[in-house]
Amino acid sequence: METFGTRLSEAVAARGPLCVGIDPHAALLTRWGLSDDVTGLERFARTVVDALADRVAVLKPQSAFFERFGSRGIAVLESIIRQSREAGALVLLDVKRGDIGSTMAAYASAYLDPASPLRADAITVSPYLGVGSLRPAFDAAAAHGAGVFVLALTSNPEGPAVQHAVTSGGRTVGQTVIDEISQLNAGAEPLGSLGLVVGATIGETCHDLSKVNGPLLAPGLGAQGGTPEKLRMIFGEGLRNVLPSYSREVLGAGPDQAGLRSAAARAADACRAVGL
Ligand SMILES: O=C(O)c1cc(=O)[nH]c(=O)n1[C@@H]1O[C@H](COP(=O)(O)O)[C@@H](O)[C@H]1O
Repeated sequence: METFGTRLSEAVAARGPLCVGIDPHAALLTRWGLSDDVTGLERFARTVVDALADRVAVLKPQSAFFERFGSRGIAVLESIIRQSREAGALVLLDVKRGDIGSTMAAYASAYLDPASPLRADAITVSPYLGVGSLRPAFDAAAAHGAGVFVLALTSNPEGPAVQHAVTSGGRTVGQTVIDEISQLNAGAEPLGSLGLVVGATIGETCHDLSKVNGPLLAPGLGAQGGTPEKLRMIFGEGLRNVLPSYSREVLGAGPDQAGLRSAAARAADACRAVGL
């Protein structure tokens, strides 16, 4: 079985590194002329998948916007995950889960086990119960050829108060997360299956991302003010493994499928221009 790191490397080689988020905000549904209900949600999500799943490496549905509509929203999420994967995109389900180990094991089987209806290629997780509490997700990912992206330095302004705090070992919380994931990815070829999330808005920090040997998801581009030009300063040598991630910047170009495709192509071009 191919690892997620291998599958991602192949997808990036074939399609480029762009990740597009599927975030059906109420405001976007309205802007697209859709109703703010499960019918609008489904139309929105299917339009994005129809437009982009055959061309971008990664689609990242944000679970919250589907959960908003209860079981029918989740059914739409299940269906668009399947459709995206069938069209060749890898699906990174943005759920930011994090819990004690035994509960984490249940989340891991919900999202990463091929037998689950919500099975994705990878998920986002939160390490604030301790990176070790995520072990069941790492084990499930290894068993099923899936990936796990751990929040390290997030794009929101509240993040640094926690992530830049210095631990008793003298490193920041963020660097501790980075180092623990780097250790777990050590030696993996062509790329480890454990990723980190590092916001494109964080500016210059003293964090070292050069040894991660795994994918680095960079959300915060576009709507939150992050620009491709800043990525080299943030990621340094890690730039080669960055997946630039856009949601509203691309989604705002819908509902026209050609508009969505051109917006994604423009985002990809802007990232290519800075060496991605
Ligand atoms: O894990 C994420 O994707 C994520 C991490 C982070 O630090 N910041 C961040 O914005 N995100 C997600 O990325 C998406 C950003 O959307 P836009 O600001 O519209 O591009 C949302 O779904 C966020 O939940």
